[in-house]
Amino acid sequence: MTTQGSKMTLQGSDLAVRFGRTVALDGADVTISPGEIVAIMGPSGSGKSTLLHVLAGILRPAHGEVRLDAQRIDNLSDSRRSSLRLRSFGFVLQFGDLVPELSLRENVELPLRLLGRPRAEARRRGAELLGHLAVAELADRRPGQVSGGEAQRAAVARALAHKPSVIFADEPTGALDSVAGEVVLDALTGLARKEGSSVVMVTHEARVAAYADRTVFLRDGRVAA
Ligand SMILES: Nc1ncnc2c1ncn2[C@@H]1O[C@H](COP(=O)(O)OP(=O)(O)OP(=O)(O)O)[C@@H](O)[C@H]1O
Repeated sequence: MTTQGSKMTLQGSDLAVRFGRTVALDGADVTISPGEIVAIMGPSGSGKSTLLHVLAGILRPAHGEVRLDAQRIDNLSDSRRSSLRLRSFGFVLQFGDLVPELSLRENVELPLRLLGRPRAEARRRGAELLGHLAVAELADRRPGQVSGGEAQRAAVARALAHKPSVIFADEPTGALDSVAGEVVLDALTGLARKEGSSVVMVTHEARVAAYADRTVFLRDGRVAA
């Protein structure tokens, strides 16, 4: 059983995924050490998002395995994978994906509330993170009432709320201009480093990959040497 807040090694070995006749992953290997920030780059269609989805337990590989420390996670039941994702992982996607009906504050508190943490603790942590991300004054607005960059900063706060072992980011700044993108990347990588979360970040931009400790290049579903 994984423990919330503890930091773990995430390892994908010999991963293969097909969509019909399309080979999306073809024997990909990747290891993310605790606290490491890794960018995944490669041509369009090389399998970057597919690799992220497999590592995050969203998609089951046809072959190979994914381990979080000693625990194999790719072959867990759907409900156990969902619960592991909630506990151990955080997500920042290209277009936020905040819940539109909830305020930024409620969005950030949501992972903690879903994990059954006390309301007061969720409030404290949410306020702390929204403050770090300089969107505290917007806490009571809904995502549709703030800019794309502000919403993305709240999405970073939400991803960090429960101190996950790994944060997955798929083109986290793809919808932002370069200044807003830098603010989001500074916040994401700065806070992840401070709190010891690993980050796996898919990007096609070298300036985004520059925030990572290491870049993994994919080509035709495999990690290039
Ligand atoms: N749900 C799906 N159904 C069918 N084919 C898919 C699906 N998802 C991905 N593919 C195919 O698998 C291959 C890898 O896709 P993937 O999205 O992982 O690439 P990517 O490197 O992230 O691309 P991009 O940089 O364009 O986002 C592509 O050929 C894509 O068309």
